[in-house]
Amino acid sequence: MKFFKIDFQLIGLLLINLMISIVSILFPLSLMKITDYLIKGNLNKFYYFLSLAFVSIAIQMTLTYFGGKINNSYIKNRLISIREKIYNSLMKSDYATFKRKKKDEYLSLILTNTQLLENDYYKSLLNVITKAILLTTSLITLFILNSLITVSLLIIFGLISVFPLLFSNKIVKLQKEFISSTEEHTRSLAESLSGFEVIKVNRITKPLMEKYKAVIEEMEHTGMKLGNTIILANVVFGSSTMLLFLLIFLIGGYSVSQGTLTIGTLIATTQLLMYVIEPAISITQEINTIKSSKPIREKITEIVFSDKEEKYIDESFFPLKEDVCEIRLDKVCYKYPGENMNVLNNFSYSFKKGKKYAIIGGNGSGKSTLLKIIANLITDYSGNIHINSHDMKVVFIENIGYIDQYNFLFNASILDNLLLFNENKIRMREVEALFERKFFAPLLTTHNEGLNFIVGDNGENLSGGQKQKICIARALLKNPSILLLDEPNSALDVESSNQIEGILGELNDILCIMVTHKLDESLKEFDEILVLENGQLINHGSYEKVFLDKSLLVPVS
Ligand SMILES: Nc1ncnc2c1ncn2[C@@H]1O[C@H](COP(=O)(O)OP(=O)(O)OP(=O)(O)O)[C@@H](O)[C@H]1O
Repeated sequence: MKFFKIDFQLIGLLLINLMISIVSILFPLSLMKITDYLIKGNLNKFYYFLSLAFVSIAIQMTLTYFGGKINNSYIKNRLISIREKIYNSLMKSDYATFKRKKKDEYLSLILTNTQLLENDYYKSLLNVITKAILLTTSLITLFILNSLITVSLLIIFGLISVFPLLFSNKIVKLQKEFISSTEEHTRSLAESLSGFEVIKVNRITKPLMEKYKAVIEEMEHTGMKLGNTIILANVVFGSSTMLLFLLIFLIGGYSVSQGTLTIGTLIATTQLLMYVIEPAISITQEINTIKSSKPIREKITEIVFSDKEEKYIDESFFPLKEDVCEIRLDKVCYKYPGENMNVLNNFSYSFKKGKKYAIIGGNGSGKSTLLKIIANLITDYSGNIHINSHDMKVVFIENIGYIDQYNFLFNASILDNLLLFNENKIRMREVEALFERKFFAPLLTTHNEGLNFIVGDNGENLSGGQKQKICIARALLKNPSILLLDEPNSALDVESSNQIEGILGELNDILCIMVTHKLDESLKEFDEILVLENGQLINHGSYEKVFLDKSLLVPVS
């Protein structure tokens, strides 16, 4: 990941800073001439150099203004690019990679750490460049004016610049601690917001407030420790540089007393010394700050770079254009990263077009994992899966309908949630047709705005069943050739729940797989029932075959 990019803006910035430095140096040189001509009584030259001093101030101010604008624009562009890259790497990562990463890390990186990057890296780095140009041009001028002072300055300065190095390791270590405390802060805040209902109902506001206080205290305390160490490093270096200034001034004063230096030259030398010492202090301070941002840059590089080696579902797979006739799983095994136990164990089965399958089994038996594998969300399984004759490691099904257990909705209108922000006349007619059905119709009358009703953050303005119905409608509107449903009736009322099988029954010619806990006669609507236990297919067949033992069934209410 390139944080620093050499582009036209940066080159423009370098040129402007070079001009600012040259114009800045004109000022002490004018002072030198003003003083010397005033002492000599040459008023013509005195006024000439006085005007030059004024002009140099005016040009310097103008250039500084435009330089500042380019500076801000460069930082803005870099931050846009970095935030975009982090977001893209998050969005492009496949499901397994996404699950391995911590969401809080991403949130913290995009929200907090890029802000730190702006202040501690970009602003500091550009400041170093600006100051380095001023320092170099001033040193050259100083050398021309007085080589003895310049050489003494360089030697002593070289010696005292060792001080800041003593602090750099500690600063980097503290910055790492600070980053992890900001991540913990983001995590804690996000958890409190999503668990608000649980917190309220269980009356755990007080312990959570105490926990949150501890988290922010830790974060602020680490931040303060970091700030204090940077200040200490700066004070040690700053004070030693001021002593250096005093020493050089004494050498200059001695030279004036010996008649080897004019007062004007001493004034110009003093001013130029300020142009050398102030940037030198700034550069050292900024270098410490830049070093403190290293852990953030490493973290961003790790995320953005390491993801490049991961499979991106959009880029490594090609879309299957033909209809799905068969999905064949052969000895498929899967265990979640970091886990020892297989969640799926040698699962072999062939799902066929035009048939409806129900998957049943106890909690944790691997039903949802199986659907995620078929949906190509989980790709790091072992064994083989073929869609028609294609290996599923290289193709993905474009027109797939997948309803997971979480019924996620975007904070947008019902319509946008249904059509996934792709509204057009044909699709509108499909929506209208679908919403004439008894199952979906009540969704339109519940709120005055109908399809334009904004559902809120993850559909919080809707009931659980309404959210589930929108997710079912969204999947159906894709006209899928394969439909995967993970407990689509878990939030539905009895009447709606009993309508699901009817809706699926009308979907001819597609492959439909539904995970369900509804063990009643509605299962008769399915061609095949698969029974999972500890990730293994222990039974499959028609309703009559699987439920030979009728005691397994729950009576239809
Ligand atoms: N991201 C994950 N990391 C580690 N283990 C996981 C993960 N997701 C699920 N599991 C584990 O995998 C096993 C199977 O989970 P899965 O969700 O597939 O079961 P299920 O049959 O759908 O259960 P349920 O009927 O309760 O929804 C469980 O033991 C679960 O704890």
